[in-house]
Amino acid sequence: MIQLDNVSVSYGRGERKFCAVKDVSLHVPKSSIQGIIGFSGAGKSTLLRSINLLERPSAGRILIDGTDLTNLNPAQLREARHNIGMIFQHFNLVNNLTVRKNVELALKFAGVSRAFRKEKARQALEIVDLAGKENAYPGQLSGGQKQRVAIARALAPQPQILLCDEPTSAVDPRTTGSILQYLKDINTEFGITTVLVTHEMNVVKALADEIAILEGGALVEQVSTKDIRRKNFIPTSDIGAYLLDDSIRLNPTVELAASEPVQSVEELHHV
Ligand SMILES: Nc1ncnc2c1ncn2[C@@H]1O[C@H](COP(=O)(O)OP(=O)(O)OP(=O)(O)O)[C@@H](O)[C@H]1O
Repeated sequence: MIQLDNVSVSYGRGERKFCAVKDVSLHVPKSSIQGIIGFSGAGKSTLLRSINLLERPSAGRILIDGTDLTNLNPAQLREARHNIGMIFQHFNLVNNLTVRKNVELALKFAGVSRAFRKEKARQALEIVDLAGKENAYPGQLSGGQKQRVAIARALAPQPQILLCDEPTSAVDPRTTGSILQYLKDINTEFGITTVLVTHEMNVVKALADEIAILEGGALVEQVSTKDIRRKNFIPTSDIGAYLLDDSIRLNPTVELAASEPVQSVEELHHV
C-alpha cells in the first residue's frame, strides 16, 4: 500500500525555488494499478519519483505499508527501495552489459550471491518471454525488447511496488500493447502495486484501476476506470474530458527513441 500525505516537491532555492508538486495526497491500495496523467510539466514524473525518494519531498510523508520513507536513514532507505522496482521511458539499460547482467544489476547492488542473481535473472527474463536473450546486448534488441528487459530488471528483486514512468512512450504503438499486457499480467500474477505515469489516454484506461489527474503540480481530479467505462464520470478538468477520448495523447511530441544513458548514479542503483 502506498500513501502520499500532503506531498510537495520543490526544485531550486531562494528566488529560483519552484514547486513542481503541490500538496498531493493519494492512496494506492495494495495490488492495484494507479495511473497518473497530466500535460507536459504537470509534475507527473516528479510525483512518481518522490515515491521512492529519487526526488525528496520538501513537505509531506511517503508511506509504504505504513513506513514513512522520509524518516529513514540512508541504509534503511536502500533496504526499503529493494521493495520498489522502477521502469523508465528510455529503458535506462547499460549498453555494455548483456541482458542478463542488466537484469542482475539491482540484485548485485543488494549484495545477492552470483548464483542466486543468475537464477533470479533467469526467472525474470522468462516472465517477459526473453529467456533466449540472456547474452544479447541492448544494442541488439528492439525498443519493445529493451523495455521488457527493463521490466525484468525491475522484477528480479521481487518488489511489492512497481513505478512506471512513461513505459510505452518510446515504443511503437503495436509494441505498446504487448508491454501493457506484460504489466497487466505481472500485476495480476504477483499482486504488485503499480503506479503508471503516461500521456496516453488509451494506455491509462487499459491498465489503471484509478487515474489521478495532475495540473500545475496539484491533484485536480481522481477517477476510477470502472466509472469511465460505466459512463459514470463527469469530468471537471480539461484533462478529465480528454479521458473520454481514446485517441488523445497529451504530449504528441515524444519521440520513438533509442535508449538514453542512465541519468544518475542513484537511478542506476534504483532499477
Ligand atoms: N531537476 C529539475 N530541476 C528543476 N526543475 C525541474 C526538474 N525536473 C523537473 N523540473 C520542473 O518541474 C516541473 C514538473 O516536471 P515533471 O518532469 O515532473 O513533469 P511531467 O508532468 O512529468 O512532464 P513530462 O510529461 O513533460 O515528462 C516542470 O516545470 C519541470 O521543468
